Amino acid sequence: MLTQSDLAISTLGEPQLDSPLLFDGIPTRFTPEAARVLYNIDYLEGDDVIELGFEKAGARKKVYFDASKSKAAIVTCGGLCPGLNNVVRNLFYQLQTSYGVPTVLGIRYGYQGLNPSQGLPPLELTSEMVERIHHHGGTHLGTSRGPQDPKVTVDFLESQGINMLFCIGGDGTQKGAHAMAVEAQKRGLDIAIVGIPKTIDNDIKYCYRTFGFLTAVSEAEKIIDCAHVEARSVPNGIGLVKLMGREAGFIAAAATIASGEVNFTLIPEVPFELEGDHGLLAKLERRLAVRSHAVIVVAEGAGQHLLARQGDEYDKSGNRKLGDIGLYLKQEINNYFATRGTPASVKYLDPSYHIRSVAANAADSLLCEQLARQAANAAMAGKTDMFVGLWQNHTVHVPLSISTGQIKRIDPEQEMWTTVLAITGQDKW
Ligand SMILES: Nc1ncnc2c1ncn2[C@@H]1O[C@H](COP(=O)(O)OP(=O)(O)OP(=O)(O)O)[C@@H](O)[C@H]1O
Ligand SMILES: O=P(O)(O)OC[C@H]1O[C@](O)(CO)[C@@H](O)[C@@H]1O
Ligand SMILES: [Mg+2]
Repeated sequence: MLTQSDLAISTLGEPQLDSPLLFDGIPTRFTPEAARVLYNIDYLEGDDVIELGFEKAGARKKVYFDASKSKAAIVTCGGLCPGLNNVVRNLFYQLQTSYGVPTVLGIRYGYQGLNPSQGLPPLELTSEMVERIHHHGGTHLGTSRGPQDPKVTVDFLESQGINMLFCIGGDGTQKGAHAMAVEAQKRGLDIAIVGIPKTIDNDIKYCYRTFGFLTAVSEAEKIIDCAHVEARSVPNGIGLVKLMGREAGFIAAAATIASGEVNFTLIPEVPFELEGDHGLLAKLERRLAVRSHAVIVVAEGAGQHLLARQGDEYDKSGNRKLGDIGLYLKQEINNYFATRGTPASVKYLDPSYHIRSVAANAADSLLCEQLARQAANAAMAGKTDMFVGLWQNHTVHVPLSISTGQIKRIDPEQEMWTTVLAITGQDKW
């Protein structure tokens, strides 16, 4: 159970300088330091409202850093995600054009670029460099997986005179950011480390929606619609689509709801069986008997218990490598119908990286702008060891210590999954 003190944000010191944020003489609407966004906004009439709240993001009237003497750096880590370039661009403009920070560095290839032994010196960003990057997918700074020693990376920040570091990435990146913030605090350094959560998987705890998620869902929806067309075009056609989602099935569930054409959705949070009367194969057979076609969406982390595995393998960042549930299902479904003498045709679509390497759609571009602007505001106010997240449709400050090391997953009792069950008609597993 969270308490208000768990939600307190670390600061480097008392902000005492007047904010340079003035546009054409109109003072920005500053957000008071005491502003909060309620953790729970729904309540029963008559009940006491619990006043637990996240610190509200926004420009502060007093700032901690003298912008004109500051040096900021931006790093993008982990897998690609639509909107990475938007965040870099918006951070650059908020820091340089709005606050007047003279130097904004782009760290190359993720945390590797913070380790001088890797020979990847930072780029000094300019308006010409960033002005068009939001039209492109990927990250112009480059990304990587794999750990770097926080002692080495903090040495680098110190040696370069960087006083604000923006870490754009998923759970691993935020863990890395926390490790650096702890190291910097231990040394008493005036360095603000602020995260911006990124992942198409939408699995960051205490962040309602991460940027890139909706773009990935709309790309996934197009693929599902293609699978549906394929399935309907042949007798007993089965469109099988595998989507990303290592630990959480948000992309699969949201694309299912958006498409409305899916009959079975399989996610990591809800174990399913193949065999038996309630297994996928028997349910699929019943569906084909009635409608002669079916669409299945499987998240890559689903059904891992069904795969024969030699032992766990991990990527450079320590993420578990998954068995290919899509190919496995394709084989099992083909075998099942061949044994029964029922002609069926599985069309397997694995869009994989296609859904995350595209440019951000409008909804994500808007979110990226908000998150980047508020991250710059937070760092200028001397806040550190936190990320800017979206909560109850407001941008808020979330301490890294409460979010990292946890994964946000679909709760099968909640509306998202019950909606999937209603739309697919697949019944509970
Ligand atoms: N505990 C940690 N301490 C320091 N660095 C870490 C830690 N955990 C992860 N990192 C580093 O953070 C970077 C990004 O992590 P990772 O590759 O897991 O991607 P991610 O940020 O979780 O994004 P994705 O959503 O694509 O998985 C990597 O360089 C990784 O080594
Ligand atoms: O192949 P890569 O680049 O390591 O990334 C794959 C993973 O990255 C993500 O896109 C984001 O975490 C996952 O959905 C996927 O499992
Ligand atoms: Mg991760």
